[in-house]
Amino acid sequence: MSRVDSWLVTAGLSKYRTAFAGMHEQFFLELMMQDFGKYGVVDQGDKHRLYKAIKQARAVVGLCEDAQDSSSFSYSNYDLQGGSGSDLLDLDAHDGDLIEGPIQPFQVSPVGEAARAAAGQQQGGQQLSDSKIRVVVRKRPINKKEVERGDEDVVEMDMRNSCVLVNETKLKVDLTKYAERHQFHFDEALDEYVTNDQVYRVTVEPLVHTLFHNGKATCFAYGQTGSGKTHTMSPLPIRAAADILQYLVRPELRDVSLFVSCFEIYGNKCFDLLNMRKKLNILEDGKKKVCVVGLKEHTVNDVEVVKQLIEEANHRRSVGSTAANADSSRSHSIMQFALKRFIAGGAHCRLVGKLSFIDLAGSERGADTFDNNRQTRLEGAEINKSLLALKECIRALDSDARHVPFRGSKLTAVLRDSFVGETARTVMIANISPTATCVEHTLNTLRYADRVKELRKDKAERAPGGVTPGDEMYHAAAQRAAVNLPPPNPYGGGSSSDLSSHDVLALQRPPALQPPMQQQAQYQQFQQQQRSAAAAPLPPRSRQPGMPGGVAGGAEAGIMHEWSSPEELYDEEAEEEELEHEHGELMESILEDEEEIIALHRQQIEDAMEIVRREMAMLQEVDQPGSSIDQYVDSLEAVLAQKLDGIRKLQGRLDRFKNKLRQEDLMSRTVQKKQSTIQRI
Ligand SMILES: Nc1ncnc2c1ncn2[C@@H]1O[C@H](COP(=O)(O)OP(=O)(O)OP(=O)(O)O)[C@@H](O)[C@H]1O
Repeated sequence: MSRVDSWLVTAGLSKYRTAFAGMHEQFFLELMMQDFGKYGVVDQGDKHRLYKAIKQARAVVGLCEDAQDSSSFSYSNYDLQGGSGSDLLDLDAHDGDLIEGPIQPFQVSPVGEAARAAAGQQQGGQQLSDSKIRVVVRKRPINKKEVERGDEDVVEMDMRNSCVLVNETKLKVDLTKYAERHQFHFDEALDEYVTNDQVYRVTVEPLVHTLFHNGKATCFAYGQTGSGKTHTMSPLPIRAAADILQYLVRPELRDVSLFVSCFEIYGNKCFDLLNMRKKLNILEDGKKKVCVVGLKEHTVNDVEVVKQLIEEANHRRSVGSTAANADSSRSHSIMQFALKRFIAGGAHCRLVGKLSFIDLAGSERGADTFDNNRQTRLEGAEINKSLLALKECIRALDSDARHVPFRGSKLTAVLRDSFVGETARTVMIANISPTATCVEHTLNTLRYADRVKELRKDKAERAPGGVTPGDEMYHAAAQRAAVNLPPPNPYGGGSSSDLSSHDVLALQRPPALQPPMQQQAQYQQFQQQQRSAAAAPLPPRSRQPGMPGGVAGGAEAGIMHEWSSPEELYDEEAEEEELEHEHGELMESILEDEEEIIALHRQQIEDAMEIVRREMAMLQEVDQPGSSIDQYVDSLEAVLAQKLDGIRKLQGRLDRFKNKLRQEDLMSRTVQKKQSTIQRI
C-alpha cells in the first residue's frame, strides 16, 4: 500500500483510492481545495476529511506550515487564503534550549585578530562581545569596467583596526582640489580579498548556535545597487544550512527539522519567491502579531536543496522585476530558516528558532522620491521608510528599549520577533563599492551603519555630544566647535556631520568673502551636510562641491554668483526644505491611504456578495405563491440603500485619494523645479 493509499484509508476515504491511484506523494501533499473535484471528491464532508488528511500528512513528512492545531483550522480560512493560514512566526511557544551551553556571543574581530597575527603584532586574545548587534563592512573589488573608464579606488580597509577610510575628492572655494579623508570604525572591516567563507565565519556562524536556544537571528546586507549585497548574501544560507544540518544529526535533535521559506517585499506588497511569486497577505492575528499568511515552507535535509531554493528565489525575484518594469534592487528579499520541533507524535510542529537573511533594496532607491514616475516615487518612499524603520528597530534591540518601532514599515513588521527578546541577535553587513564615482553612496552607507552601531559605543568613551573619540563624528563635532557652527539638526538623531580638517581649512580661508558672507557660506555648507546626514539613508542631492551641477561645481556653476546673493539662496533653500518635508508627509499618508482603500474595496466586494445572496433569497421568496409584495418592496429598498451607501463611501474615499495624488504630483514637480533652479544658480 502506498503512503497516499494509507493516508486516504486512515481518513476514511478508501472509496477514493482508485481516483488517486499512482499519484506521487508530493503531488498529493500539494493538492489544493479547488483540485479536489477533479478526483471526484465533491461531498463537503469528504472534502473536509481530505483537507485534514493532507494537512496531517504534510506535518508528518515535514511540510508542516504552522505550529497551530490543524483541527482548529477553519475550512473557510483555507479557501480564502488559498493555502495555509499559518502564523509562521510562533515563538510564544517556548520549548527550552535544544542544545547545551550558553548562547555563543559575537567574537570581537576574529578577522582583525588574524590580520594582526599576520602582521606580527601581539594578539589580544579572543575577547567576547555581549552585544546583540554586530556591524561588518565589506568592500567589493574594483571591476574591469570601472578601471577602463578611469575610475579610482578611494576606499582603504584597515582590517587590523576594523577601520574604513574613504578619500573623497572635493573642491575648495578657489576651485583647487583637496582630498577629504573620512574614518569609520566598525566591528569588522573586510577588504576586497576576503572570501565569502571568511565573511560567513565573522557574521552568520555565531548566529547558527543562537537558533538552538530559541533564538531569533537576523543577517542583513545594506548598500547601494551593485555594491555586492547579493554576492555576499547568497552563499551565507548555504553555509548556515550545512552547519545546522550537522547539528541535526544529533540523536537528541531527531524530532527537529529545518524549514526554508523566501519572500520578497516590493513596495508594500509581499510575494512568495518559492511558490511561483504567489501574492502573500500580511495580517495581524488576534494577538496583534503580524503574520505572513500562506507562505510556503520547504523542508530541507540536504544542502543541495538549499542551493536550488536560493537559485529558484533569485530567478523568481528577477522574473518579477522584469514584469514590474523594475529591477531587483527595488525590493527586499527575505529568506527564513525555521527550526521546528515535532510534537504529538509528529502530527504538529512548533517553531523553536529562526534565522533570517535579508538582501535589502539598493539604499539609493530611497532617494527616488522625486522621480518623474509616481510609482517610482511611491516605491522610493516605501524603501526609505523601511530602511529608516529597520535602523531604528536594530537600535532599539541593542539598547534593550521597551518600545520597538517595528510598525514603521512592512519589512520591520514581518521581522518583529527578530527585534525583541533576550535571544535576538542581528548582524548588519554594509556593502560598499570602492570607486570615486560611488563615494557619495559609500559615505551614506557608512553613516547608516555608524548610526546602527552608535548606541553600543562605550558610554565612558563618549564625548559630551554623544560621540566617540577616533570616529568621524567625533572629529566633526570638534571641528564644529572650532569654527563655532550651529549645533546639529535634531532631526538627524545624532551629531553626524562630515566636516574634516580640510573643511576647516577651506572654511577659514574663503578667498573672495568678507566675514559675514563667510559665516553665511559656512552655515550653508553646514546646513547642507546636516540635511544629507539627517536624510540618511537618502543620499544627499547632487549639490555638493565637485559634483556636476553642484553649488560650487566650477566656474560654469557660477560660484561667485551664488555667494554674492546668499540671502536669496537661503530663502530658496529654506522654502525647498519646507516643501520636501511636506512632500514626505504627503507620501506617507498616500501609502497609508493606498492600503486602506484596497482594504475598503475588498470589504465592499464581500458586502456585495452578501447582498447578492440576500437578493437571490428575496427573489425566491417573492416568486412563491402568496408572498408579501410589501415586504419585498421594503427589503429591496433597504438593499438598494445599502448598495448606494457602500458605493458613495468608496467613491468619496477614492476622490480624496485622487486629490492627494494630484497634490503630490504638483508638489513633486515644484520641488524638482526648485532643485534645478538652485543647481543653476
Ligand atoms: N566581494 C566581491 N568579489 C568579487 N565580485 C564581487 C564582490 N562583490 C560583488 N561582486 C560583483 O559585483 C557585481 C554586483 O554585485 P551584486 O549583484 O551582489 O550587487 P547588489 O548590491 O546585490 O546589487 P543589486 O542591489 O542591484 O541587486 C556582481 O557581478 C558581483 O559578482
